[in-house]
Formats: sequence, C-alpha cells, structure tokens
Amino acid sequence: MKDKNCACKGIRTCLLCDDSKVESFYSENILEYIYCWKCGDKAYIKHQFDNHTCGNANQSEMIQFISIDGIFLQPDVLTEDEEIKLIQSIDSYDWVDSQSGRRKQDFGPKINFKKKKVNFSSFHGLPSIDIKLLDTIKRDRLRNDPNYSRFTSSTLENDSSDSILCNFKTVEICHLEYCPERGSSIDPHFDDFWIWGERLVTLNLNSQTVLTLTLKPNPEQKVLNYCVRIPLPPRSLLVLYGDSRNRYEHSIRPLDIIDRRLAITYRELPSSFLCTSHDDYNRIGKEFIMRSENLI
Ligand SMILES: O=C(O)CCC(=O)C(=O)O
Ligand SMILES: [Fe+2]
Repeated sequence: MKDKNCACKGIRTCLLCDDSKVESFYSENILEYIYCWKCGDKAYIKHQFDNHTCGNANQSEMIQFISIDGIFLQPDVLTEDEEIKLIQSIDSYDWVDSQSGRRKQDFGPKINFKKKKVNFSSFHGLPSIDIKLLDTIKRDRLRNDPNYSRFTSSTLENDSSDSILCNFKTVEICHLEYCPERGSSIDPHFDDFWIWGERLVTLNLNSQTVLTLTLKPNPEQKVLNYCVRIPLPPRSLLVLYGDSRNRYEHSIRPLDIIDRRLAITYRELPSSFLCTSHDDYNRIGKEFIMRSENLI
C-alpha cells in the first residue's frame, strides 16, 4: 500500500493507494458470457461469440448461451459532434475525487441511504444539455426491432411497442470520469432500491469499456459462477432493469478502462415516491420533481 492521496475508503482502492490493484482485481477464473445488443436477451460464451447468429431463429445448437433479462443497449445514440459538445459542457464543471480512482459531479440531493434521509439544500437542478440530449434520444434514436427481443422484462409496465424510456423522468444525474492512470473502477454493487427506480440509464462517452454483471457468490448453490460482459461503445446508451438491475450486481473493472471514459447516469424515482399516500415519501417525491425540473 502507498500513502493515501486519494478518496478511497475502507476496502476500496485505486492505483494511487494500491499499485497491485489491477493485477489482483477479479483474478478468479469464472465463465465469461458476452452480451449481444442486437439479440437483446442473450449472452454467448466468449469463444463462440463471433459464431452466433443474431435473433432467436436459426441458432446453432452448438453455441452455448444464456438468456438474460433486462438489458437494453443502443449504440450511436449521439453524433460525434454532440458527444464533443457534451464533454465540453461536462468539463466546465468542477470534478470531485471519488472512490476507486473515479472522479464525479453530482446533480442531486445528498442522500443517507441507511437512514433513508434526503437533504435537498445543495440540489439546484440538472444540466440542460444532458436532459435535452436524452429527450432527443428518447424521441428519435431508439429502435425496437421486432425480429429481436430488445425489451424482455415483465417488471416494466411498458407495452412492447413503447420505447424503453417511456415515462422516464430524470430526477438525478451523475457525471463519472474513469482513467487508466488511476486504475479507475467501480466494484460490484446494486444501485439503491429504496430511492432509485427500475431503470438505470447510462450514456457512455469518449472511449469504450465493458460493464460486468455478476451474481453474488452463494456457497450453497453448487452451480458454476459466471459473469456477463456488456461491451459499451462510446456514444451508446445502456438501460439496466429487471433481473440485470435487481438480481445481478454491476461493475466496471480497471482493466476495461483503456482511455479516459466519461459516463452520465440518469436516475428515476420508484413509484413508491410518486403515487403514494405516505406523507414523507410524497414530500420527497415532489421536491425531487420540482428541483429536477430546473435546468442549469
Ligand atoms: O460507470 C458506469 O457505467 C456505472 C456507474 C454505476 O454503476 C453507478 O454510478 O452506480
Ligand atoms: Fe451502479
């Protein structure tokens, strides 16, 4: 361990505080399935990925795959020009050091997840360019090819002809920066279930990476553990929901950061805050909506 000159706490580390981090991270050998965004609901064993046929029909029985619920990925939702302008806007705000070698910019209230308390005093609105681009994407740039199973989950109340972002109301935005020099990563985790809704929406900018889904190891279950690797090109939009949000933890491994990568996460509220008779939840829901409608 080196002297701490970073924001890591507890078991989290980055290259600044632990130079063995990258080699030791996820050294266990587990089966890797690669997600195919065209198929929408399948991930193929790594060495056979290039041989698979997209869609449900005509799949060779020799190809080993798993079905996976609740991933939507759409490449090229932004033009290169839009991406450049978005990155310029992001870099006009101050970065704050965060855990595991990341830096971040938060646009939302301070939340104490354990005590279930929300403090809105520092939340003054959401960056307008982030919201306008997501609106454009929602309106014009998402495709639901009927030949493939792009929406899979029963946890969404959407009709299959709806966009995956139907009725998505952003109430919090976070900008994240990952750099290979800092060994930036995010450990496997669930996003909070109390305050954040069903869909986790992420825009990937500046360089490609891979988001990894894993199941928490369960010593009682004797099934071989595995991971699902989701390649994320720059300018792609990812939505995790259903099993991918609720059953699998997600992470970004340091070796998957090959260049500076920026991500914008957009979060919504669950219905428990929106249509409720619970006074406290009602107040929190209303305050979120009111503050997030202010574009800065
Ligand atoms: O960087 C990413 O794509 C994931 C970020 C994430 O999981 C989070 O902020 O909760
Ligand atoms: Fe997350």
